[in-house]
Amino acid sequence: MEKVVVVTGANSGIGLALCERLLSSDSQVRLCLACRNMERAEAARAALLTSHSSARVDLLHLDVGSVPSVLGAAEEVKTRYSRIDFLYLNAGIMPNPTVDIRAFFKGLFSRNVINMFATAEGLLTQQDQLNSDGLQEVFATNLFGHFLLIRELEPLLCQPGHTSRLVWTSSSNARRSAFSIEDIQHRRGKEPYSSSKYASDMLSLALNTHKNKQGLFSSVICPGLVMTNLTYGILPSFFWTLIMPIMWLIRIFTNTFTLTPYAGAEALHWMFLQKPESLDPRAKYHSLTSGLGTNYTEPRIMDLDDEMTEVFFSKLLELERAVRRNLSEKTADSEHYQQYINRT
Ligand SMILES: NC(=O)C1=CN([C@@H]2O[C@H](COP(=O)(O)OP(=O)(O)OC[C@H]3O[C@@H](n4cnc5c(N)ncnc54)[C@H](OP(=O)(O)O)[C@@H]3O)[C@@H](O)[C@H]2O)C=CC1
Ligand SMILES: CC(C)CCC[C@@H](C)[C@H]1CC[C@H]2C3=C(CC[C@]12C)[C@@]1(C)CCC(=O)C[C@@H]1CC3
Repeated sequence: MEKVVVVTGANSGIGLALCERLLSSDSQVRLCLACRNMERAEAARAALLTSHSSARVDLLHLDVGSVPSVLGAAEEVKTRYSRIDFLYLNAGIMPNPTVDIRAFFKGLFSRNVINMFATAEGLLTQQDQLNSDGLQEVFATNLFGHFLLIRELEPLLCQPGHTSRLVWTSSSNARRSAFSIEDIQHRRGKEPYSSSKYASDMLSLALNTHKNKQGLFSSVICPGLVMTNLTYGILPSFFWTLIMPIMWLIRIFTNTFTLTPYAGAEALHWMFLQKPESLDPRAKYHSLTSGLGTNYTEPRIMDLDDEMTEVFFSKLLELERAVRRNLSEKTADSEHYQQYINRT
């Protein structure tokens, strides 16, 4: 039977590598590339069809960082498909990253060095801004837009007698101490990326608590450190190329340097092959690569607090209501404005 698989941020990096892997392993897959840049989406589709000429690959315009775009895309999905088997919540941004060089050299000669390379703890900050919906951009893109998409697609994800799956591309950079329940959008801090990824870990757990009975199962994965547009935004690509021998060397000490999008997509692909009942909702599934270059997936228990997770979930539902209210007021305002224009 055909399996409908929707992937956000599918036009490059880990998302595109996942699509390639899915088409290689299952001929029944019907892919939907949900992307904000349609030119790049067309190019990704063409590349996929070059190696899989008979594959079904659809395109969907989705800017996950914009509420009207998410609502529009969800409407379109509802007209195209009668159910969704897998929804990969993969699109993500890390705007204006800065590496703390002093912290890097300090960490290099500390006992924490392996953890520093694996999680970037204490190394990275970002500069965030408000988007057109009045939300913090990183929170809106990495988390809230995806949450709204899930809420809108519930009729297709919670079908009686059918199991659907959500898979979040989280990160080893997700850290509880970067997240504040009083400031869920991370308006005041300097680690919006880490905060948004921790938020996705919590949301996945909450969705399992609330939706498993309706046949919807959620999981989180970590792709490791992968060379993509996101990492080329941290340090220029020529620098990464220059230090590649060192990166291969570091691989001997940490299996989290997966480096290629193909290896980074290991856990995302592995998820596709698993029965949801066999998965631990409190675990993050890591793509790992051994020193000899073997790719594999390993679960690690996340640092999650049940009470805070529930409070966070209700705050998201509250924010969803506020955002919808704001949007309908704006629509009403522009209708009044239009009527006024028509009268004059
Ligand atoms: N690379 C790494 O080391 C790691 C990456 N990750 C996560 O992996 C995921 C994929 O990133 P990666 O492949 O590395 O980086 P890329 O930049 O290659 O991919 C990110 C994808 O997300 C899309 N995207 C960004 N913003 C939006 C938006 N508003 N609406 C729709 N799509 C959007 C991009 O599209 P566009 O072309 O339009 O920009 C692109 O397709 C992200 O969630 C990232 O946080 C996690 C851990 C490590
Ligand atoms: C000599 C080099 C190996 C120096 C590289 C230092 C840092 C730039 C990197 C060390 C750990 C990396 C890391 C990420 C970005 C680059 C590092 C900070 C991520 C934050 C990228 C995005 C993620 O989601 C997790 C990664 C963790 C590790």
